[in-house]
Amino acid sequence: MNRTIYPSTLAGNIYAPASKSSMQRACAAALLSTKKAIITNPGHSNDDKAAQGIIKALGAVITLVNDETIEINSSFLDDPGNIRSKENSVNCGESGLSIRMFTPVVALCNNEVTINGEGSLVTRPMDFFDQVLPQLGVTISSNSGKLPLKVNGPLQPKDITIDGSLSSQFLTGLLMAFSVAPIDHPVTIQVKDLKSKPYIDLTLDVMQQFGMNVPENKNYEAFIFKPASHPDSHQNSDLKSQVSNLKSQISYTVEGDWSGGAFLLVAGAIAGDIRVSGLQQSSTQADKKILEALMAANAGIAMEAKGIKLHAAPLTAFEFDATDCPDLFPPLVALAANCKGVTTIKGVSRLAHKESDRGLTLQQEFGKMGIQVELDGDWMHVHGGPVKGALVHSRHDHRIAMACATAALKANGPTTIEEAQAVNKSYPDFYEHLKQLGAKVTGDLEYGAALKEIYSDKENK
Ligand SMILES: O=C(O)C1=C[C@@H](OP(=O)(O)O)[C@@H](O)[C@H](O)C1
Ligand SMILES: C=C(OP(=O)(O)O)C(=O)O
Repeated sequence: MNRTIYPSTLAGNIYAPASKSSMQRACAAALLSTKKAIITNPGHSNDDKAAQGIIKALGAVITLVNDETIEINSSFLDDPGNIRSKENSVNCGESGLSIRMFTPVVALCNNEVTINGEGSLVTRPMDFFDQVLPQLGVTISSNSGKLPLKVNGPLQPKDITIDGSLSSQFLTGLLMAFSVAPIDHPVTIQVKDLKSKPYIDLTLDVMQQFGMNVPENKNYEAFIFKPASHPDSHQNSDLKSQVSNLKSQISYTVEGDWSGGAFLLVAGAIAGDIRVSGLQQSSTQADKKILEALMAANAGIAMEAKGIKLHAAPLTAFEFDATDCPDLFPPLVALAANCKGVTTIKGVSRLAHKESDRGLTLQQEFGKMGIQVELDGDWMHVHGGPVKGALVHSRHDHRIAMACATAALKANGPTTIEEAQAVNKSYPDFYEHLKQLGAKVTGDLEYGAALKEIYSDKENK
């Protein structure tokens, strides 16, 4: 599917989509809870669907309550001594978070389960599990550190030391699994060189909201679990059933997505006057840091009770460290392309194993739009525009498609994005939202045809 984005001026109000990081964690926590979970604002991205598919395979029942709410009932922990997966395989779609968060959860089961995925996920590294899960009593085999994985538990929490430098997502999975596995003495996960730390804050926040056993966080270097006394713990199942009968429901609202929202905010800063609603400033989401970048670029931004207002204003190059918020690179490049001067962004080494090798794909696709992106070790230097309309490719990476589409709003001609449906991974309504803000977006139009259309528009004037 192609999408063509024309130079546009934006106006109006838009709600940020649901955060897939928040939604997928809520699915895991709901699976691991003995209580009924009422989830408001559930996402409908492909990654959200993958998480829902996984918890169904593990025994959860998901019911649609109304347009804005689902209910999740789980029997996963009914008999903690004998947890079996309902299915003997789970499919994580293309979601890195889902596979890395749910693999330790699946490993709680005492039967063999095959864990698979699709698209870019099959080439992303999972060898962490080959090293760590056997230390926890889990038998695992993988395809040389890649999918498919076969795991056979049950996982038994033990003191371990892990490397957090590749991804925080593995730790998120261990935290979820350790939280519900039986322990009779304190157990510590030591973490070396943890990256993407705010994502761990989000994990702990969701665990807290679902009443799970939350470990003590010792400066992101150690996470200490104590035998739990809360009602979802396995430590005291009599108490558990008594209390859960009394209080058998958890309500959780999926947060607005600062990662997808970052594209809307940048779109407003380069082509606005818009307001973006639904982004909580109290959120622990890493990508809330986009606000700092917008301010550093002198964007026309105002925080209001109803949302964040943005208007187009002259933008200047800025410096930014995205090591702990790597998903901000694509919207930051779209922003920097519209800034005067050379913007420097740190953290490129965090991009190699995303849906694409994002440092390179940003360099290549923005290069087609006339934007010079230099890669210099862990640093990226983005030379400000003018941005040229061009034929670009999503490279099957949702954030590359959205970055090109955002920059295209201020290009000197139309931009056609090939394989534009990549956005479905995190933000299926992205093009529709741009249209609602007044952008001209057409579908399945060939680049040449789009150019002709612009051309004949000019001739007609
Ligand atoms: O936990 C999460 O929800 C995520 C963590 C980050 O990954 P890393 O920890 O690998 O940086 C981020 O890039 C990803 O899109 C979502
Ligand atoms: C890298 C991403 O997600 P995941 O790792 O969960 O696939 C992303 O959303 O940009």
